[in-house]
Amino acid sequence: MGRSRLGTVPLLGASAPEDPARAGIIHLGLGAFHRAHAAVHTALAMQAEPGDWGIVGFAHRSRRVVDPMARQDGVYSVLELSEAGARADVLNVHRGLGVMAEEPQRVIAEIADPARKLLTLAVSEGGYSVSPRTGGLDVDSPALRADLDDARSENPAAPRTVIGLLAAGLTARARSGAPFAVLPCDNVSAAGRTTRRMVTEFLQLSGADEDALTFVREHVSFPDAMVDRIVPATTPATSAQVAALLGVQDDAPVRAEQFSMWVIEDDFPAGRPAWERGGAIMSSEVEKYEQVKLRILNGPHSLIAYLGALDDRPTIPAAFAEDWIAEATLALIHHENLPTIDLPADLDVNGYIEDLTHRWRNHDLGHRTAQVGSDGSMRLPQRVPTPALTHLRAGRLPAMLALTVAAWFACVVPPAGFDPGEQARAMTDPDQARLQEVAAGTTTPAAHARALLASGCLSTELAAHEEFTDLVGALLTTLVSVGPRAAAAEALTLSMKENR
Ligand SMILES: NC(=O)c1ccc[n+]([C@@H]2O[C@H](COP(=O)([O-])OP(=O)(O)OC[C@H]3O[C@@H](n4cnc5c(N)ncnc54)[C@H](O)[C@@H]3O)[C@@H](O)[C@H]2O)c1
Ligand SMILES: O=P(O)(O)OC[C@@H](O)[C@@H](O)[C@H](O)[C@H](O)CO
Repeated sequence: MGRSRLGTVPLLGASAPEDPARAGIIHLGLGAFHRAHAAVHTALAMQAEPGDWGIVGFAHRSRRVVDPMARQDGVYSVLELSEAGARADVLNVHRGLGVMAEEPQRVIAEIADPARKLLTLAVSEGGYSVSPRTGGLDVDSPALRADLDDARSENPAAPRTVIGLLAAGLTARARSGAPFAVLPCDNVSAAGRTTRRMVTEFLQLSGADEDALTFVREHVSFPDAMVDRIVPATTPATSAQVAALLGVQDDAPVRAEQFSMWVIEDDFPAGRPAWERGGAIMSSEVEKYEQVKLRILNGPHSLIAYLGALDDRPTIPAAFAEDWIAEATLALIHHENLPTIDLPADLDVNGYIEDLTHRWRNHDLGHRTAQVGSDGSMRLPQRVPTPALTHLRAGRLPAMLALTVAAWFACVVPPAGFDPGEQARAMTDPDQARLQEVAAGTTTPAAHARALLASGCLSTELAAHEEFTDLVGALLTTLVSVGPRAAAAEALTLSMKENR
């Protein structure tokens, strides 16, 4: 694969202008999701309306994606897997590649460059440095603290965190005063406003000068966005499928479902691609769409992954094919999450849920339960506490949300003596060792759950609700002593009673 093959393979949307100086977009977090989502909508937008919207993309630490992409001149294919079959198309929009950890000064220089008009982020929840304990900047994190110390020093060397890089880059850009937009594309609620808060807090704590703070306040926008496309990790089989369809060897393909949704708040002071002509929705109701996504898709997706893994199901479709898991998931959606959402006026929510049940049954995607269940300590704080607290404050017990938490604990921080099985053991979590330590020495699953919640891993306010903590403990007890199906039945009975 490479630019020389472009005439012989189907192109997705339009190519970006060749000249890297005309690349208006910087992207941080060059994972599979960005390459199958924002990059695709951008290519489609440029097909409808040409513009200087090439992308300079940076991976976080690894060269796993950057090296093969660079060998292919930034060109790669998107393998779309749907009920209609598989198709592959080629994308040619990346005009610069790098690794944040290797070249932080280059990231800062790119952000300072007035030719770049906006920056997109797909760095996972952990990339935002939000403290699960306080909701503010995560000053408990050693990497963040190191960045703050560095920024306060006489000769700052190089930030390591995304927030540190943004703060340094925007400080440098303040010198030209060229307006800019930072557009987060992660499953983080109110991601735009959250990013603004974290960057501003970082600047204040690091003693940044008033000019930088004023510039960020007045000339940098942080639009909110809701992003939705299931993009499982690329595997060697992805390259083989692309080779079979296109007759070309691609070492950096991505695979995705057909469905794709991007709802964006329209606030770009230096301009933007005509994304609304490339399949995106520009809306003033993004926050409501985010709630729909986080509570109808992501939260229930986590529940499918944890129950499925505990039942030894390797993939989401294999898990969702189990009636009892589908029933528990739909109960979480309809009884507990949907009633807490302020729905956007233009959304057909029943259609969205109906579509979703088909998307979760997409066997060709083979989204692994271990992938969806990983990093729960960063993901569940976005997915569980707000709806759970809404019910608890109204005197109702959210049993399916409690089940989600209990199943997460059983998979990732199981009580002593309980083996959650191969699929759950494959889940990874940056907070796993700390959580194991917190619960060490507890002698019952109920005490185990109580210790974990009391550590503030989800939200301190939620942990203070004893009726919730007790229910998580009871469900964890059933999970480890009888099994996930019995725990799901117990939660379902309670959820139906509470929501009658
Ligand atoms: N894959 C999906 O289906 C999907 C759908 C919607 C949203 N998303 C969002 O996109 C994110 C990335 O998903 P992906 O499929 O591309 O995963 P991926 O593993 O392919 O890529 C993750 C990217 O984030 C970077 N990253 C992770 N932690 C970071 C940190 N602390 N600081 C800086 N960079 C960090 C990684 O280096 C990598 O570039 C998800 O976490 C989610 O928020 C993914
Ligand atoms: O990627 P994560 O772990 O944040 O979430 C797992 C899935 O729920 C998520 O990737 C969805 O597939 C995606 O959010 C769909 O738009």
